[in-house]
Amino acid sequence: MITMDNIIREGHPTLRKSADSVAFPLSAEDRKIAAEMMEFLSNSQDEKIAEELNLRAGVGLAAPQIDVAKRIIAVLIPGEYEDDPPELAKVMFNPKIISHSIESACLKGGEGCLSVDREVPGFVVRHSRITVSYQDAEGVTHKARYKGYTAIVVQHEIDHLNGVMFYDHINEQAPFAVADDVIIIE
Ligand SMILES: O=CN(O)C[C@@H](CC1CCCC1)C(=O)N1NCCC[C@H]1C(=O)Nc1ccccn1
Ligand code: NI
Repeated sequence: MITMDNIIREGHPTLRKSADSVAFPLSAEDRKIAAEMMEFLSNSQDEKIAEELNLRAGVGLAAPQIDVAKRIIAVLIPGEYEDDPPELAKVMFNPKIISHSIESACLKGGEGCLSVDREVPGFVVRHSRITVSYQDAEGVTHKARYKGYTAIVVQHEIDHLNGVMFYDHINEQAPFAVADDVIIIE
């Protein structure tokens, strides 16, 4: 099972590597890694388990964050209300942004990262809508479109596969300066 001890922190070289594509059919190990990544997100969002295991709640995780330089991401975005089904619960292998909006967006509160043990204030400007191609655990290729908060999360995770950290996108001179056409997501 993945706990915070398995999550590497900034300064660890794997966070700056470009991760390798995953081969299909999946090895038993890669299948296990994917399942454990999703289990971590689910545990981290369960108050009792998170408290028990001292987990920081997360909505996404990329394999490089557990020192596995492979192109695997897990996303678990809760629904709007407590008992709603998740907005998105998915493991993507070899995800790739194949098209995106011209329009940009950022989270009003900026971003954080489970691999970054500090606050880094500033707007992280990303595409407001993306089309992602990815393979599922059976190797079947899918295309999916995301917008809003979900699009931001998926972009944050795919960045990790390319060795990019959220603060690489922050304008150091003016962290909260954004063009007037950038959508600010509450
Ligand atoms: O690469 C992946 N990561 O680094 C985990 C990150 C991913 C998100 C950060 C911004 C977009 C994607 C993550 O989830 N967080 N960042 C640090 C602490 C907070 C936590 C978070 O936003 N938690 C959360 C939010 C809503 C509901 C439940 N939990
Ligand atoms: Ni992160």
